[in-house]
Amino acid sequence: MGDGKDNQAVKIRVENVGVVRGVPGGSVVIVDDVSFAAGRGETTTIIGPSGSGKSTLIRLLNRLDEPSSGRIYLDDTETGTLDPLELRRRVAMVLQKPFMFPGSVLDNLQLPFRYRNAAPPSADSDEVRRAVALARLSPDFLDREARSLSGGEQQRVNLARALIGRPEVLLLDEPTSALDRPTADHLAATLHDVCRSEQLAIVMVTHDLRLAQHTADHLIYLEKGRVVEEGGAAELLARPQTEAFRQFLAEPAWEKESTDGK
Ligand SMILES: Nc1ncnc2c1ncn2[C@@H]1O[C@H](COP(=O)(O)OP(=O)(O)OP(=O)(O)O)[C@@H](O)[C@H]1O
Repeated sequence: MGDGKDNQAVKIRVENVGVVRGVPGGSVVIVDDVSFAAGRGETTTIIGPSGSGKSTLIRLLNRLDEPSSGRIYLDDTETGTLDPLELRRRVAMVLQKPFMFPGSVLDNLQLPFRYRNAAPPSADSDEVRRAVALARLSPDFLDREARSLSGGEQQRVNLARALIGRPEVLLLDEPTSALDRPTADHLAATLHDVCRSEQLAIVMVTHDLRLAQHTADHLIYLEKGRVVEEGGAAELLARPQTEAFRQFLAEPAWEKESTDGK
């Protein structure tokens, strides 16, 4: 497959995926023949200009959107053949803005179990302790009203809620965009550790250069729905191969977002 990953290491494989959507007077290509593989224990980071199809692409991975063409495999199973709820347990997602349901942090962590009609774990269960520890959230938070927490704390509850079902893949769409710089850096360190310790395949969309620098193993640069550059993050960030990517990295907007909140 040309990306140097053996089959054992690959968790998600995207093959020649396209997304075409109808618009008044015709159709628009949003994702154009994209292929990549995301490995266990590594972070695949998707970057690119606004409107390049990043969110659409990541949403295909747990079927929040459906591709118009191509195939996506989780291990060797085509995701289209899996029950969407089961797929979303295995491929969990953390959104840009933390969404807290009314109630305590513990209530929020129990929700995924209630959705599946499974017995919710108690505050002192191994599941809750593990998820809270992985998200670096103090157990003292479990009784707190979730909506009263700060943005950074809520994002950690979001992460714990995604991790409590022991997903194999974690999708993150702009996870730091609502956070200040120190909080974003702290989350980046947490994600880096969780990815390694749990051998999770992380796929992330971000505008945050520092987050990409600190967490990305594998980088995909997208423009107009197409992969323009792909490879090891450190190498690509140090030595962009195309003028398009060089210019993107030099853009003031990218620089600005990477230093906001300092
Ligand atoms: N269902 C749809 N119908 C028509 N156009 C769509 C649809 N969904 C997305 N688009 C368009 O496709 C393009 C890509 O959208 P997408 O949100 O995936 O981009 P993005 O790279 O994540 O952008 P941003 O960085 O601004 O969040 C945009 O121009 C968007 O308006």
